[in-house]
Amino acid sequence: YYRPPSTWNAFSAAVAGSATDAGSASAGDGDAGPAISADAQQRAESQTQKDVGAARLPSAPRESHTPSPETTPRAAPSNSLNGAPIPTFTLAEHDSSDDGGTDEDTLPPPSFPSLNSAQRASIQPTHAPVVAPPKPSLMAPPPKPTLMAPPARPTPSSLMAPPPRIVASNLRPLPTALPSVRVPITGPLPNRGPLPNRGPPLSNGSLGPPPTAGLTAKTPNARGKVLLSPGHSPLDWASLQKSGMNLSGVPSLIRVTPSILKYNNGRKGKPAWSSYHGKVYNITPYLPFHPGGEGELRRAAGKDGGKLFMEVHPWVNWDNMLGECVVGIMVSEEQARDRGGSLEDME
Ligand code: HEM
Repeated sequence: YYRPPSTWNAFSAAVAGSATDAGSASAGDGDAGPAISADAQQRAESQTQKDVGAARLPSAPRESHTPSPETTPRAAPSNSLNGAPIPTFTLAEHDSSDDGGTDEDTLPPPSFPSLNSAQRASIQPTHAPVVAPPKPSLMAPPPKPTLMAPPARPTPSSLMAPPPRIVASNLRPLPTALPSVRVPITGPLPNRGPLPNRGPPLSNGSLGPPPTAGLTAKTPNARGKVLLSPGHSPLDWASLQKSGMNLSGVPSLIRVTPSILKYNNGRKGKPAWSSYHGKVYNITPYLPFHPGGEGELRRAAGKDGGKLFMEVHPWVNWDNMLGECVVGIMVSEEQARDRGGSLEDME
């Protein structure tokens, strides 16, 4: 049983006194009671010392550190860790009464990061005086835009010289009206074949002579197309054919002999007739509409143009293009003599 220390001595004396009196106390009580009580007293005192020691700071000296075989061995307090001193702190070291500090000032520093770590060293201590960051200096106001000087007025000396006056002596004589309207055709007739400079490369790798060598332009523009005068487009020709005008130049279809065809060659004011596959067409109205140029078409005037036609554009439907220009059919001189003039007479 546990008894308070104040009653312990009286209880022990009573037990000791009765030890000799075997009849007044039981054997159990008389033998065990004093022994247990003495051991319990020692333990109680030891426990009291432990409680007092636990309440002290770890660095406080202890009365005895002798390990007891009955208790868990305690580690001896040390002020160093692997040889490095462990920083200690006490609440009394920091006196916050004079600066009116807050609770934050009185609190110990956090355990992380470690006190002697570089991470903590990089952190500005909370109790360090806070230095206000320098106020950003105001930027200098932008320079006021300076107005550009007005452009200098041109002086008579800086102006370009006026163009020379046009006088009659500077002018070239005007060409005649009719040729100026026509599309100029220079050079030989085109054969629509491969261009000389488009052939296969020569053995030395070059593309051959320049395009102009030995060749003149067949058409006036760079794309090889004939520039038709305004109002002479293919659509304009189609509209003219549908207009109902007599484009053949004859009141009715006639028999055309080779001599007659040859006569109407388009020169000296005569009409330009041309035969294609036995039919004779008056190509005179079509000359300014011909996409290949008037000169090209004139090559077939007064004769059979079928061969030239097929060499250049066999895909063109000439009968449809010149349907309103039909003059008649080709007949031999003999046939014309035998059968008379008009086709109606032949039937
Ligand atoms: C009355 C008969 C003829 C008609 C209706 C006719 C009609 C045409 C047409 C529609 C074109 C444009 C073809 C295209 O762009 O694809 C053309 C182009 C041309 N024609 Fe004729 N043609 C005739 C006779 C001839 C003759 C007899 C020659 C030559 C002797 C000739 C030489 C050309 C040439 C060089 C072109 C230019 C081709 C080009 O621009 O690439 N045409 N012709």
